[in-house]
Amino acid sequence: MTDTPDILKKIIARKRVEVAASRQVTPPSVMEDQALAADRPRGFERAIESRVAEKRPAVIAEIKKASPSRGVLRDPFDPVAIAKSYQKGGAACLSVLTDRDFFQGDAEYLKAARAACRLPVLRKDFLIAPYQVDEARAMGADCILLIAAALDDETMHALHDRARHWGMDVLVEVHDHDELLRALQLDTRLIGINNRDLRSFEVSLDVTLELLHDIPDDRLVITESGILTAEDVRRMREHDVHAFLVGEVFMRAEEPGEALAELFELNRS
Ligand SMILES: O=P(O)(O)OC[C@@H](O)[C@@H](O)c1c[nH]c2ccccc12
Repeated sequence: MTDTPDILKKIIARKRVEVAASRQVTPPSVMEDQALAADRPRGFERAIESRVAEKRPAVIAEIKKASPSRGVLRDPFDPVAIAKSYQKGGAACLSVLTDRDFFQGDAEYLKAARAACRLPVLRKDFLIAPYQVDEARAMGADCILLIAAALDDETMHALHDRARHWGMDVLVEVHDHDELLRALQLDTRLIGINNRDLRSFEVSLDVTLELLHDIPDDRLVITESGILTAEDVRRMREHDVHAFLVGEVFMRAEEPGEALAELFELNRS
C-alpha cells in the first residue's frame, strides 16, 4: 500500500450523496418509467463479440473531458462531433463519462453522443445502487460498468440483475486476481481489466497480461486504460487481446476518429 489518497473511496462517498439527492429530484418510480420509455438497447456485447470472433480490433472509444489523474484532456469539448468522428474511424462502441465531479462528465453528453451515431454506448460512472442502473437505461445506455473494487458481491449481483432486467449488457472491471474471481461469478462475458489502479493511478499493461491466464475462453477480455501507442496495441494483440477501451490518447487528438483508425490500422468508413 502507498499513502496516496484513495480516490475511489472518495468518489464512492460522493456517489452516495449524489444518489440520495437524485432520488429526491426524480423518485425511483418516475426513473423506472423513463427507463421503460427509453430507446431499446443496441447490443453492446454483440458489437464486441462479432469483431473479436474474427480477431479484428474491437475498440470502445471513450468520450471524457477530464480525469482526476490527468486534468482537462480536451477543451473545447463537443460530444456530438466526437461520437461522429469515432463512428467514422471504426469504433465498435462508445464509452461516455457521466460523472460530473471528478471527470467533468454529464448524462446529457451520453444522450447527445448516442443520438449522433448508431454505436452502442457504455455509461461510464461509479454505480453503487440499482437506482443508477435505471438512470443509465433512462439516459439510453446500452451497457453499464461495474467496478469490482467498488462493490461487495451482493451489490454487484443486484446491479447486474437490474441491468439484465432492462436488456442492457454488463462490463465488469477488475484490477487484481481476487476481483477477477469475484467478477467471474457474474453471468456476463465482458471482463474489463483496468491497467490503471484506481487507488494509486499507477498504470501498467502487465496487469492485463498477468490476469489473462485466469480468464476462461468463453469470456471477452477488454484491456482498459493506458493504451497509447501502436506498440501497446501490438503487445496486446500478440496475446490475443483484441478488445480495447481507450480514452486519453484520442481525447488529445484533433480528430479522435482519425487517431483511432490510425492506432488500430482500420479503414475509415
Ligand atoms: O484514458 P485511458 O487511459 O485510455 O483509459 C480509458 C478508460 O479505461 C478509463 O477512463 C477508465 C477505466 N475504468 C474506469 C473507471 C472509472 C473511470 C474511468 C475509467
